[in-house]
Amino acid sequence: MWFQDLFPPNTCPINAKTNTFYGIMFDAGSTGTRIHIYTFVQKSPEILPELEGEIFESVKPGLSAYADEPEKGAESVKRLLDMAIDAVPPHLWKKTPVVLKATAGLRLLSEEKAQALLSEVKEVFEASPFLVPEDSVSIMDGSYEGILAWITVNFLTGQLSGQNQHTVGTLDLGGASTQITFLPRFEETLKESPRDFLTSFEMFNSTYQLYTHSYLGFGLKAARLATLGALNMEAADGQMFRSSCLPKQLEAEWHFGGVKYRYGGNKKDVPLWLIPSVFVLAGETGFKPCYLEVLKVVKGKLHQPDEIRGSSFYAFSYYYDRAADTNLIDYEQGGVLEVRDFERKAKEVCDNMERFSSASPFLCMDLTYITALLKEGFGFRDNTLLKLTKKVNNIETSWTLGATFHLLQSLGITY
Ligand SMILES: O=c1ccn([C@@H]2O[C@H](COP(=O)(O)OP(=O)(O)O)[C@@H](O)[C@H]2O)c(=O)[nH]1
Ligand SMILES: [Ca+2]
Repeated sequence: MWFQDLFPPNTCPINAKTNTFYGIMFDAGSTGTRIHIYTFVQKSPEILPELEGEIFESVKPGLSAYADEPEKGAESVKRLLDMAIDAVPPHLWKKTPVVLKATAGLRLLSEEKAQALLSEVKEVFEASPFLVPEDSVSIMDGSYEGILAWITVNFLTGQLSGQNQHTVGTLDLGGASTQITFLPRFEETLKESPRDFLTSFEMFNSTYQLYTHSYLGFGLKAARLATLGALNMEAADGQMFRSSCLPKQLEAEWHFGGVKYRYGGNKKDVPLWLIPSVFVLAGETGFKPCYLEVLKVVKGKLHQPDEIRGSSFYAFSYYYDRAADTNLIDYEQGGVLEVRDFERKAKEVCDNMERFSSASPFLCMDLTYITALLKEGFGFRDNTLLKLTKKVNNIETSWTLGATFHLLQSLGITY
């Protein structure tokens, strides 16, 4: 469906006898690097190519963890690219494009370190047998991240074909940034939103005027640092950051974006100035004080479009992971939740931290942050429905599929 009228048949760069072609898209996220190898099939000359399947693999940590050793970062990409050598038939290698787009992890690095990583990756691509388009390795603009994930979800759920399009909004919660995207239905939203939150995007012969924004520093892991008062503190080594969202006796270390942080629970005998919120007392832990700490991170920091209060959204990435970790949804099937379900679970975990001590020590903070982000950040209602989805028809709900469509469109690759 999706290639309709986009490409003249004579631009087809692949062997006319075969009816399969491929696209390779890397997602260089802040917490990991992933390869998506998409297979498309043209079943007959009259109908349009279909997405047939996806091969997916991931490695941790993300590229930004190799900020000081870019060759090693590129090696992690090469190991994933070797999978594509096996997956794509040799006679199609030269016609199969490979692209890497980095997100918030690299956006937060210095220009110099980010460029060093990108150029090492580019060398790996150049040395491969695949088609390396211009600008094949880059940091993606945050607004594209939201738009392309919206394209993926709405394509996979069949909303971008036919006349009756009932598109759904998308919420992505990464490690370092978070995105919200939807197609406004109300004139008010178009009038009242900041200019740079509205973007026109062309796909499959339609133009969509979308509301989208990427909030850098509001991903789940960045929010942990912000809650601890440690965000953007490159020289944080050695300092201890405490929070009422952590188990009281906990003292540990954490590496993120190439920086080491020491963090711990809110013990009774720590000086008050070590606790990030003035409303939280020494020794206090649990949902209430934790919510106050987390609130400082989100309150008043995000734009709240009125229109979203009554609608439902698709949510994935860390929304999905934390809901699955706490049995709010099934890990394989996903599920539908209300915003208040995250709050209920946050209370349960934060007020019984000993019971959940075998899970991540950040579980209480993460669930509380998700609750605050949804309610106080975006302004969702308690009963707003969230459809938690990892895959649709066995394809990952990731911006990478939308990015691959966009890539194939720009290269004119079709039959
Ligand atoms: O193909 C993917 C890519 C990411 N994620 C989830 O996205 C979150 C991490 O976000 P990421 O590393 O992409 O951070 P970003 O750069 O987007 O801030 C984790 O929950 C991952 O499980 C996922 O489930 N599938
Ligand atoms: Ca991501």
